[in-house]
Amino acid sequence: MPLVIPAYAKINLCLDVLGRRDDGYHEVEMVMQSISLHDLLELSLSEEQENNNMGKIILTVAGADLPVGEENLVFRTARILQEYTGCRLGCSILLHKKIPVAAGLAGGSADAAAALLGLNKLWNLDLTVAELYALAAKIGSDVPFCIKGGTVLAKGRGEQLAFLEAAPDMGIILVKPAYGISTGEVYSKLNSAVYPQVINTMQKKDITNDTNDIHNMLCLSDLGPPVLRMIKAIKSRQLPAVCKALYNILEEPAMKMHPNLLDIKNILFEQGAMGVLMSGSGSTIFGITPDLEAAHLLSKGLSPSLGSIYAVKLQGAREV
Ligand SMILES: C[C@@](CO)(OP(=O)(O)O)[C@H](O)COP(=O)(O)OP(=O)(O)OC[C@H]1O[C@@H](n2ccc(N)nc2=O)[C@H](O)[C@@H]1O
Ligand SMILES: Nc1ncnc2c1ncn2[C@@H]1O[C@H](COP(=O)(O)OP(=O)(O)O)[C@@H](O)[C@H]1O
Repeated sequence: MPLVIPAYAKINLCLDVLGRRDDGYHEVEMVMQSISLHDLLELSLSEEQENNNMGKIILTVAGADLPVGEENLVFRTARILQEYTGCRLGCSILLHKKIPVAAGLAGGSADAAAALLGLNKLWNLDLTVAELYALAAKIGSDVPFCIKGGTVLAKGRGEQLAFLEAAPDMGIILVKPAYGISTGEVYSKLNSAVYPQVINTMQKKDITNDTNDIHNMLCLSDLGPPVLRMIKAIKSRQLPAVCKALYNILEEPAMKMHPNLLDIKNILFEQGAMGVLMSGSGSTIFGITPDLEAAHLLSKGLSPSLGSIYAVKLQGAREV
């Protein structure tokens, strides 16, 4: 029997950029939220070997046209785990893709996190949660969040996490236009005049994801107004307050690249969404409804010409 691990997509309820960093990334403050839309990874042991006696990594993808070698984050994760642990076992992974690609929903990152969790079990690696987080951060900025998911404050380049209380229940409607957007391109189009100072990452305290640091980050740090507003709104458990606090600084550059994103936003508002925002670097626009049923209802009023449409609910954090 293969080991089956779900890989949940995310939306960003709030995404603020504080500055440019000297390592090519941007310093961010985000409130991230897992949603029920997910890929599935089916993992089994493989006896096959490479020429160098390393176990072969065999990846098959169903549901999307994605590479199955080093360019796929799942393959790369398996290779990184072999290198880090010296494990010589191989694996066969079947990735069922449901999360649209280059959509701002962290599909690749979710798959990488699921591969980390799955291979840790399949290969009996006994890696600690701290080791999993450190490896996740090497693979991509959003991968650490995808390990547990839930409702999370993320800082740094996205890898420093503080777990928040669950967001109030809501339905989510996702509209993913036919085109995807490159994350790097949207960040590069942010107006650099707004961020004249480059942040020296060597001087930054290296915050790990252990509970004490997470506590410190929430209590002590001076969070910017957009994430503070969202955290307060979540605490109030009032959905209208959450909708009012939705914020994504990447919307403007993404909408300059693709003006029809604004049309989608307006259509979702017209159809009765309580709040609407672009997720991450796009291209998905999400709308908030009181519950899943209302999201399904709203989806019926949307033209399929807008793109792929999904009605989903929130997903809580998983036990790791
Ligand atoms: C925008 C966000 C919001 O959650 O998500 P997506 O829209 O991609 O899902 C993230 O910041 C994306 O995280 P992720 O997709 O893991 O990015 P990475 O692979 O680490 O980086 C891709 C590229 O994006 C840019 N990048 C990424 C993160 C960051 N904090 N600053 C950046 O400038 C860099 O140019 C980097 O080369
Ligand atoms: N397992 C994977 N699933 C999706 N995309 C992947 C995967 N592995 C590598 N990629 C590449 O990662 C890029 C970003 O994809 P994705 O993670 O879906 O988007 P986003 O960063 O917008 O959330 C795509 O160009 C895609 O080719």
